[in-house]
Amino acid sequence: MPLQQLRQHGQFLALSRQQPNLFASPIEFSLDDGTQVFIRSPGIISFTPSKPEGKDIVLSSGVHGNETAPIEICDELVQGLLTGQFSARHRVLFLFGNLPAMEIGERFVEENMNRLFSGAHSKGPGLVNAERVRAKELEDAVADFYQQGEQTGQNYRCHYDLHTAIRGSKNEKFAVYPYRHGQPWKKSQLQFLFACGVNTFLLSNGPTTTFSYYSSNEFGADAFTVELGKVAAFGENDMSRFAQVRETLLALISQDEVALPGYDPNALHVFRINQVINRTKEDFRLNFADDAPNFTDFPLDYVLAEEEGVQYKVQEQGEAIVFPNAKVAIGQRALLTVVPTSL
Ligand SMILES: O=C(O)CCC(=O)N[C@@H](CCC(=O)O)C(=O)O
Ligand SMILES: [Zn+2]
Repeated sequence: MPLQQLRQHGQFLALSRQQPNLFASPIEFSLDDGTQVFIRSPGIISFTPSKPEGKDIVLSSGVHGNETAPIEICDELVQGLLTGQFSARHRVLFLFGNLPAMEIGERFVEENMNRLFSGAHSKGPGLVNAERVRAKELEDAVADFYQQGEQTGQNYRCHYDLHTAIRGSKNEKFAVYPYRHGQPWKKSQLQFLFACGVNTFLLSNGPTTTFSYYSSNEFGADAFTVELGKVAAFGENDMSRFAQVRETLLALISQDEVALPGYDPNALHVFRINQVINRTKEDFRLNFADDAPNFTDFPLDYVLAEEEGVQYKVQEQGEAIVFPNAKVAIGQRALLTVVPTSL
């Protein structure tokens, strides 16, 4: 393995995509500043500073292969760390989720990976495809990373699972706050994400099989699915739109503490998830335009979607649509509805 080359150019993601066999066995080495680098497998790399401060940070991207802006942001951070452009002050784990889906520029190859966490990968037919195997591998990587942090007495944990939305959004950058089983929603986390340029938050109303819920529920991490804009091909993102998130993530990794803006409820849009509408029949259809942006609201009783024998209607004033997708596999979430709320 040309380690020297990896340290010189930092092209971990490119090598993971083009020559995954290079990382078929785990590799460990140290950087000039004493940081230990551990490459667990293609697309999975962690950095442990010689004297780590108190955060164990997980940044994942590419759980959906065509959501490229977050992949490019994380690729750049990994490059900067490997080449010594900047140093990590905290332990940080980067996960580039679905490498084969990146190659074909698709959300997934066989199955939506972000429905396979918290053990869902091994239920039903079991580990029968690459996405199921990878979801388990990502889970194991997170579990080991957090457990190793515990051994060194560190236990503040966060996980930002970075995505982009399929369609445009009235509020371009938003985050899904996984269900917290009655624990309070943390304003400090909204402040951190606001510093990243995210001003809209969806409070979940139940457990899910997403990656962020896994880290939140099983490891007590401050975890979010973060939507940073709209899907675009590699190289076609306007990276100026991501300056705030790049800077803030860099600060999270490389500074003891991130200077946060004050909590200003007037600057934030907080919604609670009201309905999770699954496609259960072949004829499931949505009753609004294909290009209706996320957060479009509809009048009371408006029929948002229907399928044989059932209509899904607006139940509350101001109820709006998020993540509509009539083409999901049967049994999967085809639409969320959200209602404005406050913390
Ligand atoms: O735009 C869309 O329809 C989907 C974008 C996306 O991948 N969103 C995540 C959200 C996960 C969550 O609810 O925490 C997903 O659908 O997996
Ligand atoms: Zn996604």
